[in-house]
Amino acid sequence: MSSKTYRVKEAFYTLQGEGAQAGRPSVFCRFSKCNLWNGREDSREQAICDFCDTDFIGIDGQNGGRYLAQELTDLLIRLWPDMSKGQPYVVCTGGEPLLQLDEALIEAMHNAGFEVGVETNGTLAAPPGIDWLCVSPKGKSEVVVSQCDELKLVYPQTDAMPQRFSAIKAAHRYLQPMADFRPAILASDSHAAAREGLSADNTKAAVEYCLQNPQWKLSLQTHKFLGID
Ligand SMILES: C[S@@+](CC[C@H](N)C(=O)[O-])C[C@H]1O[C@@H](n2cnc3c(N)ncnc32)[C@H](O)[C@@H]1O
Ligand SMILES: Nc1nc2[nH]cc(C(=O)O)c2c(=O)[nH]1
Ligand code: SF4
Ligand SMILES: [Mg+2]
Repeated sequence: MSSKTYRVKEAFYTLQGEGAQAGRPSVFCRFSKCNLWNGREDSREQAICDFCDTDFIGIDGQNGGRYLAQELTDLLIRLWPDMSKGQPYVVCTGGEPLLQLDEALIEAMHNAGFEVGVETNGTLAAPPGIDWLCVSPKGKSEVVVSQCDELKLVYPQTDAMPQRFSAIKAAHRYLQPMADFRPAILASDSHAAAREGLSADNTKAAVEYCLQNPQWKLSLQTHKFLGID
């Protein structure tokens, strides 16, 4: 057995809020670190991805820590209510999960009975075995993944407009309105769609784009409307 450890910011059970699997009970495994931003507010402006809505630094969140593949899988099993009910589903996210997720961990998750979903920025090669791959391109970064289950583009992004990704093969193409992410603005705006940063302007623009380009569908971050993790 490998002694490789995985650094996990947090792990929790909730409903997938976004994309084609929205509404599906899911264990989220949020890996630490990203290759497109160091996660510090003071360097957001210089980051390749500058609109991230997530804290992925360190291992100090709910159920966070350093885990061996089997230890992490055991944690995910504990978070699923009953492995005999439904099709257990884990969403590997982050940070950027493909900095850490490898075949050995996917195999451990599969052996436990999980279907494995991944949310990635698409800049790193994906290991084999992933059951549901969601690619979400960021700014000027180069997407190396050429095929996925869903392309979920945050909209609008000046350097990553939908036309740029027409060559990527995807069963589903979604635009997801960019939510605000700046802590100061979220704190000062009593609306900011119940403080989750949901943007009426970006939603309206995404709706318009989908209506005029019907190969694209709208993805809303439903967990933010619901006030769940
Ligand atoms: C935090 S990212 C982590 C996974 C991976 N690094 C990625 O970017 O896809 C999870 C999802 O949230 C989306 N996301 C991040 N910030 C957002 C924002 N401000 N508004 C809307 N969606 C956002 C990402 O595009 C991605 O689909
Ligand atoms: N409920 C819920 N759905 C999600 N879909 C993608 C998320 C992510 O942060 O990767 C996310 C998240 O953080 N919560
Ligand atoms: S690539 Fe994903 S995790 Fe990294 S900064 Fe962007 S949205 Fe956040
Ligand atoms: Mg999220």
